[in-house]
Amino acid sequence: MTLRPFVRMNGAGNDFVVVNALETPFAPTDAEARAIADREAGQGCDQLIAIEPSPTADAFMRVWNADGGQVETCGNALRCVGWLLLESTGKDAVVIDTLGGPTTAWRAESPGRVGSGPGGRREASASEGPTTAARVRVDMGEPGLDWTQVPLAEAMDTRGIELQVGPIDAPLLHTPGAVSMGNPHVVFFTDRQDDAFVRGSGSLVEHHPLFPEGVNVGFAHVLAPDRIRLRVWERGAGLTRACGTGACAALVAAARRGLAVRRAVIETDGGELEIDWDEATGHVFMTGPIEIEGTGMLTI
Ligand SMILES: N[C@@H](CCC[C@H](N)C(=O)O)C(=O)O
Repeated sequence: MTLRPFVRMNGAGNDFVVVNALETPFAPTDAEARAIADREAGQGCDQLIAIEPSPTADAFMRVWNADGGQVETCGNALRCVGWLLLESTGKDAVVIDTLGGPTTAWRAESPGRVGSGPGGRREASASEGPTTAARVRVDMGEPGLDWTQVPLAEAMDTRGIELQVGPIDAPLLHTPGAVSMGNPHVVFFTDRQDDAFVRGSGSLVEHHPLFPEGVNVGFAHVLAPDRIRLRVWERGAGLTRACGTGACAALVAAARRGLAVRRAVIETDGGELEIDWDEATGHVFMTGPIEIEGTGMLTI
């Protein structure tokens, strides 16, 4: 049994246990990752994150979903890890590699730190409230728009895929958008966003055979061309308060259908994310809040 220190953080309410593995390797089994993420018996989080050394970047970010499965990336965690690396290196920009590809993070304008007096920081235990709040911008790279990139099980136009859901003898045809942001997303455009609908439909679509690697399921209500209300049923984590890659995917899917402009605010349950799909580079940029909630010790 070993003890590992961790930092508890969240990005727009999507919460993480973050372990520094830059010097000491951290390799939990799926069962151990699931136990850490368990909100009853463990520390509780949507995703478990390890910051590892990288030969090509400032660090490598490894992500486990709450179900213990390792996945490619996590947008909200990239802002959190970006903030930790920006603070620890003193750099203006840091490169974070992931299984979904490399990303770059910068400080964005900050509303100031909370709970720490003017401009200061202090150490906190895991039981204390938020100690540090900041805003971080991340270059999430180019979205994957080809069906092979999402990936889908068969060739389809990802602007509106053909997805049959429901009873085998009377399935309903839906045409959500599909996008890869390093991880797979499907985005339904709907004003139905109540918990029962999102949980019921999300859990059904997450494991649909059209998505051989599973899928994160977004429900986007376009309020205006530059404002989208979004709830996401995350693959391997269920309904979370925000999904950063989901916000990027929603903006891309909406813009491709002419429902939104290329720069929009995405309203999530846990806060607002600004998403900008840059015309010149084709890259998607995400700006949003992070919070350090405290620190603690893991027993694994
Ligand atoms: N919360 C994340 C996404 C985490 C991974 C996702 N559930 C997946 O399985 O791909 C985000 O902020 O992007």
